[in-house]
Amino acid sequence: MRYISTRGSAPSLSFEEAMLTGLARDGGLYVPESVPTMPKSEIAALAGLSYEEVAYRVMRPFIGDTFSDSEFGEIIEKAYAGFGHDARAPLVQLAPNHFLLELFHGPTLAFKDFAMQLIGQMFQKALARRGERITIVGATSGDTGSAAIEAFRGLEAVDVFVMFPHGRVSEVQRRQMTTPVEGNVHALAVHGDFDDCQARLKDMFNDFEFRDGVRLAGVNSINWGRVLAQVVYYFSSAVSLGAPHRKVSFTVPTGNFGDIFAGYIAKKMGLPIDKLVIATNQNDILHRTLTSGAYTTMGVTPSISPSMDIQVSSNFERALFDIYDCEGSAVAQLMDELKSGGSFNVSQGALERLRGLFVSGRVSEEETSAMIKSAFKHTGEVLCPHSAVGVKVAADHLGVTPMITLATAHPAKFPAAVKAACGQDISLPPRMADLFERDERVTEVANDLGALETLIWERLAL
Ligand SMILES: Cc1ncc(COP(=O)(O)O)c(C=O)c1O
Ligand SMILES: N[C@@H](CCOP(=O)(O)O)C(=O)O
Repeated sequence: MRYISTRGSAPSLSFEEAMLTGLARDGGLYVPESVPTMPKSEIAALAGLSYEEVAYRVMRPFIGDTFSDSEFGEIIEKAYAGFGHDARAPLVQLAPNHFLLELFHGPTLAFKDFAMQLIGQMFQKALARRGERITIVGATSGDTGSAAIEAFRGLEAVDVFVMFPHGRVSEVQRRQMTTPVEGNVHALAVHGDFDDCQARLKDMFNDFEFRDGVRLAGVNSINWGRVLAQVVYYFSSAVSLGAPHRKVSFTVPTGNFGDIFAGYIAKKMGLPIDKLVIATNQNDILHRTLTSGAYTTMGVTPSISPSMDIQVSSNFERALFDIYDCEGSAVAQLMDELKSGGSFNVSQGALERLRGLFVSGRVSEEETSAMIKSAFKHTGEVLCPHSAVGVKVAADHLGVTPMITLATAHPAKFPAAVKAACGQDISLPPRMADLFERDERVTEVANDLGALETLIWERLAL
């Protein structure tokens, strides 16, 4: 299995190299050269298996010889051992044909743990074998950062820097990033929005002197390993509702497009998915693109679902690559237009293909709050604002096919929005109960590449 860049002019890499490399050197994202398919009989055989066994069977073909069978099995066992639910990703029924996939039982209470715990184990194994140390820099709108810190804190071979938008994450999210005591963890509050943080991260990857000097690695969904790990719960949930003998649909609260792209990969692998529904908050660039064909950035507006406050949706590039028949030069041109002018238009043919693969909906702030209130009233389920965006959009797409909406974070991460919407006080799990008493350690930084790189160099020199 080789991995190629969406921009077509970086060398192809093995799984291990792609995982440790992060962004391709031509600025693109790595994708598998071809997606392995799972025959119907193999999908049917997943029924009744543990989450870990499903994970092994779904991901094994993508890993090549990076890990032996037994190493990979051990990595998966360790990755999910700390989850607070035996099923790892349990399904809860909301309505006769509508199910919620609870992805928030990991150590930091968001779906990011599914991938981050796994790549944490994979990085450790690969780095120990190579005798290398790396510097991870991540950009976060709230959840990736804490999940990355949790997966890598205290490791000898890794320093982890997390850039988050100053004042634009919830207090619980911020404290999850600023209170770990380990010296290899560095929380950076950037004066900008998430798009700025992600843009500076990509700038760092494109500054080869810095990249090679600090041995930069990425754990955002830039990293293919992140997307791959998220493919698994599409299989586990669909099979528990009768796939491959019956189709299912998914609605995914979407920002950086990594999670729904994982669903798209599951479908390419052979999982019978009917609809893949993109649910956006008021930062609705993906919904607008599907509606008009114009991908036009308009600046991020803060919302009560802050983790989805994103306008430059990194993994959309991976979808474009497929839609443009894997022509890296076409994708590179669109991305150049985006960088220079803040927008690009997809061709009519590409738009039709996109619309054949995804449908979309947008939810306002008021609708998000109303959804939290009504879900609590009618089902007793307390939704986080991101999950509420998903449930609201899903409601427009219910039919005979079972719909699974991804619940991407625990409501306790967003207590103010949840309390305001449905009056409920949701407490943090006991292991985090003292989060508000812990000391915070954070550095404010300008949205400036030079300032960020200098800070990272200085910290590494200590
Ligand atoms: C809670 C939550 N929901 C949804 C999303 C959107 O997921 P993605 O960026 O993969 O589209 C994020 C951020 O990634 C998130 O943290
Ligand atoms: N919502 C994310 C944004 C980063 O997404 P990623 O999947 O690329 O890591 C967050 O919570 O940080």
